[in-house]
Amino acid sequence: MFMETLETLETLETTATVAPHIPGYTMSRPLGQGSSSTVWLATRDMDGARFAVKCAKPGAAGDRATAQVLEDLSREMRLLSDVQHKHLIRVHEVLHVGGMAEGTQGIVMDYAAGGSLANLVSARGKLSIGETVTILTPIAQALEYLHVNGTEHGDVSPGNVLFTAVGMPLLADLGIAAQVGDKPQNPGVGTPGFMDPAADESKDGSTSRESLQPHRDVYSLGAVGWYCLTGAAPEQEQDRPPLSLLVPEVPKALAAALEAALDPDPRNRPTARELGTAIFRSAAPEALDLSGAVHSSVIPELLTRRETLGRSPRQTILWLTRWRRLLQVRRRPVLRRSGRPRRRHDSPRQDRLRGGPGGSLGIRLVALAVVGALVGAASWILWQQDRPTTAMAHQAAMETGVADPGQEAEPRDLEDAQKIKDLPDALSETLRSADPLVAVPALSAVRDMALGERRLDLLDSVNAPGSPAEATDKQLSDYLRGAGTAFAGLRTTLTALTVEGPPQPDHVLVAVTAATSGYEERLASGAVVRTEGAGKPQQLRLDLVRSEGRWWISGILGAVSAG
Ligand SMILES: Nc1ncnc2c1ncn2[C@@H]1O[C@H](COP(=O)(O)OP(=O)(O)OP(=O)(O)O)[C@@H](O)[C@H]1O
Repeated sequence: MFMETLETLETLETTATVAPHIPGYTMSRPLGQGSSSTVWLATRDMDGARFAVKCAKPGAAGDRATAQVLEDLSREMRLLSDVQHKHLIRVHEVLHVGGMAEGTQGIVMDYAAGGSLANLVSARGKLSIGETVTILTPIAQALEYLHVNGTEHGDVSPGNVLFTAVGMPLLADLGIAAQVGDKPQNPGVGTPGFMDPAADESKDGSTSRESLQPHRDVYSLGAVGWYCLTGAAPEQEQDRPPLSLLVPEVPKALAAALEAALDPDPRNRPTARELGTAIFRSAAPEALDLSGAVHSSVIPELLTRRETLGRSPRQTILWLTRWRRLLQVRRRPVLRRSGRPRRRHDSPRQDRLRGGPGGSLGIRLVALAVVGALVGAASWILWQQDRPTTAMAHQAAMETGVADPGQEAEPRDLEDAQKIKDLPDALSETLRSADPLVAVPALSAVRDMALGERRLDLLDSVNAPGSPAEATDKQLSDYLRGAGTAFAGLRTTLTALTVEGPPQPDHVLVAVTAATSGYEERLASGAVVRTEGAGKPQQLRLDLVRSEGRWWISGILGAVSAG
């Protein structure tokens, strides 16, 4: 359930109850409230790390007794401790909370700085098709994970879809989730507009495995998708116009997937996995623009924003300048759809993921001009990209079957294996290291080689396919191809490599200090067209995904202090 809107988000601070006291933490501001709890931003005194602390709202539980609210909280804690998925909010501890009702507990969990989907839509209205794909795909994956592990979420709704500062979606609030063998939880509790209308009919009170109804979550996710695209929850089937009437630009496959999820007959609905797959394949994911939808104090740490396509060059420059100032890192504009030649193994679906097989000539010229203008900057800075949020969707493509592994994995695998084999032995070995701190310098060295020797196809062995890093390097390689030049002598030195946050088996953030050497931009004849001095060291974070038995770069983010 969600109660706060963007307007109320900023005013929550003045209206929320007195901040709770938790030894070892300093409470900052309320982040949001549900029917039964208030969630506070808290800073851990020991190390300055920030968390969200969910505290029961005594006396404000409506028709649910406070005891029930507390039971839900401890239940949520137990459930969250049992599950681990990169798109599920992680819980750290449960603590006694003072300053409120006696005996109240607080769940200390990951802080989602990007706020909730409810806030986002309330601030911006309906979202784009690509943003919707970016949000729904990982949430479908989280649901699939829960369902496979015998858990039903029970309240998939806009208030429970949260975002990290880089716009990665996280599913929150397992307060009313049900597990195999549980008695049905809080019948009738959920978020109006997002609850499966068929649920009441199918409740039989049994406590067997059959009492789990994952199709209810599927309905809710379909409703959340509808909400993203239209700005409102779907009506009941008989009162609902087809999605394509409300959103004429919606791809047929996306409309069909969401409408199937909303089918009144649960037996006709896809599973969470099928729904995620269909959504992911329906359109290219796009970064979320969270900038207008978060508390003002959070804006400087956001790493998501709208793409530059569609803005005039002047608007783009002004806008980029503003963002550079905010982020205090040097960035380059991302111009999508820049006419990348097809890879041999590219499928039409990959074309769709990349936004189509080619952009207009105008866009390509602008892209080239911008790259040309920026090419004097150190290449690691050029590598920084602006759309980190799609990393998880690309990762989904490679890892979880949301993509079509049967169609893509094998040819890519073979081609990559061949390219790696052609590298010096030591390099190809370290490239395959399971340790991301070993693999990163190798990836960087291969990239230097690609740019320095104009072996541009090597970039395919560095960047995850379809990732923001690939899109950005593609502009650089297009420039080098067009100019017929290479960055001779380019060397990137990486120091202070550390893994940031808890590493996942298939996803990790590596913080590095990167400095580029001076280099000469040379034509194939050896003629030097430009000389570039050494770059200043830059603090970066590399977003890595693991696939095909090794690490790939999905995105380069500016350094942002975590926690
Ligand atoms: N980890 C978090 N980081 C940032 N904000 C959060 C976090 N968890 C919750 N919030 C904010 O607090 C709001 C309420 O949280 P939540 O839905 O978990 O409360 P609730 O009392 O369980 O709600 P209800 O019982 O009505 O479903 C969310 O919509 C969101 O805006």
